[in-house]
Amino acid sequence: MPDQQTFPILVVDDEEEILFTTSITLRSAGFPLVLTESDSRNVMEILARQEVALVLLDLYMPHLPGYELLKEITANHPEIPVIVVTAANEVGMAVECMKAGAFDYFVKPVEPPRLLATVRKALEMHALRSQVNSLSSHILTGGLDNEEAFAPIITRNRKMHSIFQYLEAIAPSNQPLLVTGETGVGKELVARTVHNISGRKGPFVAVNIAGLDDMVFSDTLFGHRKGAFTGADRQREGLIAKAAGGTLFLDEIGDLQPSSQVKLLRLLQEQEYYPLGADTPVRADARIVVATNRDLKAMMADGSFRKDLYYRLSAHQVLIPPLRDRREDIPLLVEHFFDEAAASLSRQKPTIPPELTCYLGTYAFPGNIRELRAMVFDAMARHEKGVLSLAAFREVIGNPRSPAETSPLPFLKGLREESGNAGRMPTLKEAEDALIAHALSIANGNQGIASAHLGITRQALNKRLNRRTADE
Ligand SMILES: Nc1ncnc2c1ncn2[C@@H]1O[C@H](COP(=O)(O)OP(=O)(O)OP(=O)(O)O)[C@@H](O)[C@H]1O
Repeated sequence: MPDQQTFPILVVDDEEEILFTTSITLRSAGFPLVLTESDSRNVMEILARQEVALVLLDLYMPHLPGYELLKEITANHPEIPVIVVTAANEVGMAVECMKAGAFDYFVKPVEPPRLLATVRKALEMHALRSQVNSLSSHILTGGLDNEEAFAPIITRNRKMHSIFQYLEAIAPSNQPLLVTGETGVGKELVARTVHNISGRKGPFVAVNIAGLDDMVFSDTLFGHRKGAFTGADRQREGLIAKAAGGTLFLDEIGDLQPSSQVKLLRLLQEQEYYPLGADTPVRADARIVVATNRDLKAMMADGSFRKDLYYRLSAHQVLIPPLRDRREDIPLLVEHFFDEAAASLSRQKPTIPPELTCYLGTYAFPGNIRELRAMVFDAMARHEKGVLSLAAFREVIGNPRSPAETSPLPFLKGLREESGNAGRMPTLKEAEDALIAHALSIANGNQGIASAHLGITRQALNKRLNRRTADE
């Protein structure tokens, strides 16, 4: 949320009284980091020494006039927005300042709500510019600054590594993050990692909001005052307060009821909320990260998810690919989960048969990584000694075919068409050749996986391939 500042606002004015009142206005509106400077000649040195998110600049000052300083700041620090505040209501000067790169221009006395709205916008712009810079430098170097923070997310997939770079760039932002992806792909793990590298000192608080009615949702998030409803015999702190200075992770956001959607939207817009039974609002200071395996765009289209809430939540967003689209991760994950299971059961890790990863490579994993983890833990619990048996995996996977990929019907039809005689059925040999070619193609040429798709042993596939070569 924008009230969590990363860098200070610098207020420059030769009148001490204005410096004092402006910093009080900013601090009480939730911007605690404020620097003040009454001598304009010191400003460039301050900017060289430390990062500043925004400059509020008086125009008429002795020694170095604000207009000259504005030009120096925009030339040397184009990423810092400058809001000009002046006693003179001159249209010409306002135009000159905007031409010189000012973010906005105010005439004193400035109404605090207008000034604060512009300060918020300018800070958001500064945060976005920093993210773009960080993202570009990550893309150019191809590396990560927090390699070890991502270590719990086991992967060697290229798409996942690009996702890590994006997450590292947006982690310090206070704007919401939407994490989407099928069930069990690791959305919560990603949310925790983003929190760990965000620099936020408060805790990571997670809650699954599926099935919460509006009253329970409000009470869980916002808490209540004593006597707010029958049975509220004590004041209760909500999760937003518990996550102060940290991250509040709302899982299954697609299941949020319409009335709760309005409340969450208000929280994101105003950065404040009312505990049940309270008449004064409380400021919120938790970054909101949400996750869902539902298609929020389709839900917006059918009216079951508010558009305005979607756009607020998706300031940053990431889609985690399913395990079947990153099969190269299966061997790493299998090793990792066997280590984990052996440690948790205080048993020795079994010898893993080499055909296991081939076999798992044929399965579509509708439950993704959670499903793979459960299979490994189950196999480990049943294992007695020596080489691991595949029986525990066979029970779940059964016939290792994923219907969408391996249904023979489309190419049997194709074969009839290709043969130029739509009425003739393909021969057994034509069908076998086509099935083998198709299995090899979906297995990327891996004979172990192709044989599992075909329901035969690797040796049997090899024999057939050799026979075909001899026939040709
Ligand atoms: N890349 C990974 N490396 C290691 N463990 C992982 C990885 N991805 C997920 N896991 C583990 O898989 C399990 C499921 O992950 P997680 O709960 O983060 O998924 P999810 O997408 O949030 O699921 P859901 O949609 O059901 O809430 C957890 O035990 C998690 O630690």
